[in-house]
Amino acid sequence: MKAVHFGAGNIGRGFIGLLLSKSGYQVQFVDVNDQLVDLLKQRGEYTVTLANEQGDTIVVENITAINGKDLDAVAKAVAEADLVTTAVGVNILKFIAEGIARGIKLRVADSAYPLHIIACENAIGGSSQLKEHVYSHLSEEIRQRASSSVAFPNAAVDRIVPLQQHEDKLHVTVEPFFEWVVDRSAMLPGFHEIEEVDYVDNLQPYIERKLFTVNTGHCTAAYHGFLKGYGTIQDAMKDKALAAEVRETLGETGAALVREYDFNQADHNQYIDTIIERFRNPHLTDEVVRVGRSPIRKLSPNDRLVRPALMAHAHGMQVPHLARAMAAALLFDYPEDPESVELQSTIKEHGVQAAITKYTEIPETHPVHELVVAAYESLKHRD
Ligand SMILES: NC(=O)c1ccc[n+]([C@@H]2O[C@H](COP(=O)([O-])OP(=O)(O)OC[C@H]3O[C@@H](n4cnc5c(N)ncnc54)[C@H](O)[C@@H]3O)[C@@H](O)[C@H]2O)c1
Ligand SMILES: O=P(O)(O)OC[C@@H](O)[C@@H](O)[C@H](O)[C@H](O)CO
Repeated sequence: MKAVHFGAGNIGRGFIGLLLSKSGYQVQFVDVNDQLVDLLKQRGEYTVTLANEQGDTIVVENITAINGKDLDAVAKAVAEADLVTTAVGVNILKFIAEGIARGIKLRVADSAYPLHIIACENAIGGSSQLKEHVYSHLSEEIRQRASSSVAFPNAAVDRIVPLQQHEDKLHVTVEPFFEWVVDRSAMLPGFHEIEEVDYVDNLQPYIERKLFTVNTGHCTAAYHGFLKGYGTIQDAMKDKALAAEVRETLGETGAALVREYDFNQADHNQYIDTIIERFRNPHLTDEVVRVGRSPIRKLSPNDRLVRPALMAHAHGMQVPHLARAMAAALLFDYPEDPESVELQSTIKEHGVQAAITKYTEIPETHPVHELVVAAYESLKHRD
C-alpha cells in the first residue's frame, strides 16, 4: 500500500507519517524544503520521541521523499498511490493542488482503483477545500471519471507537535496523546484502514469540538500569554489568571457545543480538563508564537474564535471571554509572522473596527463586534 504525504513538517513526520507507516503503508513525503527532502531520501528513516516521563522513542522506517517543486515526480507518485494525505497548512492546499490534479489525470487514464485524499489540517472541511482546488485544474471529463474512484473524506487531527529544537533535523518530539477522526461516509470500498484512526459517519461534531476546544483554548493561552510576555504555553499556563481565562473561554465554547451537538456536559467538562492538562505537559516546550501563528486565519469566520462565538451568540449566550481572546489576537504584534504584520498595518491604517469587520466578517452593528472593540481597548490600555 502506497501513501503520499504532503508536508514533512512537525505533524507530517510526528503523527501522520508515523501512523501510516505503522499501518503498513510505504510513505513518500512531498515537501518544498530541500534540506528536509534530501535528509529523508538519504536516511529513509527518522525518530519520533514521545514527550512522556520515559521519553519513549519510535523509529519510522522505509520512508522516502520527493521534492514538491518536481511536479512530474509528484504526479507520478499520486498516480500510483492508494492514499494521499496532507499537513501543509490550510492556506497552502491551493499550491499542492496542481500536482495532485496531474496525478489524478494520469491515474484515471489507465485505472480506476480507488484513491483517498485526506487533508489533515486544522480547518473545517479541509479535504473538501482541497477537492475544490484540485478540481479547478481538471476538465469536466476527468472530474466525471474521478468522481467514482477518488474520494476526499474530511478529517480532524489532534496531537500537539511544537517547533523542534533537535540537532537532527528529522527527529521530532510529540505529545503522547493523539486523535485522528475520518468521515467514513465519504469513503470508497477497499480502503486499507489506518490503525488507531476513528471512522465516523458524521464528522462535524468531532471537528468542531476539537477546533473549538483544543485550538480555541490553545490560541487563547497563546495570545494572552504573548501580551503578558510569556515565551511558551507551558509558562503561560502556570499563570493562574491566564489559566482561568482559558478555562472561562472554553466554558463559552463548551456551552455552545453542548447546545449545538447535544454532547453530555459532564463528558465535555472532562474533555476540557484533559486538554488543559495537555497544554501544561512539562515535557513539551511549545512557543506562544507558534500557537498564535497566522492570526488572520485564526480570526477568520469559520475558525476557532469567531465561529464558536457566533454559534454561542445565536443560542442567546454571552461571550465576553471569546471576545477578549479575539481582542488579544488583534494585539498579537509579532514582526516575524506575515499575518501579524498585515493585521497590525490594517489596524494602524483603518482602525480596529474596520479590521474586525474585514477579517472576522462580523458586521459593525453586531453585538459581538462591539464586545471585541471594547475588549481590545481595555487590553490595549491595560497596566
Ligand atoms: N503542529 C501541531 O501541533 C498540529 C496539530 C494538528 C494539526 N496541525 C496542522 O497541520 C498542518 C501543518 O502544521 P505543522 O505544525 O506540521 O507545520 P510545519 O510548518 O511544521 O509543516 C508544514 C510543512 O509543509 C511544508 N510545505 C509548505 N508548502 C508546501 C508545498 N507547497 N508542498 C509541500 N510541502 C509544503 C513545509 O515545508 C513544512 O515542512 C497545519 O494545518 C496545522 O494546523 C498541526
Ligand atoms: O496549527 P494551527 O496554527 O492551526 O494552531 C496552532 C496549534 O493550536 C495547533 O497546531 C495545535 O498544536 C494542534 O492543533 C493540536 O492538535
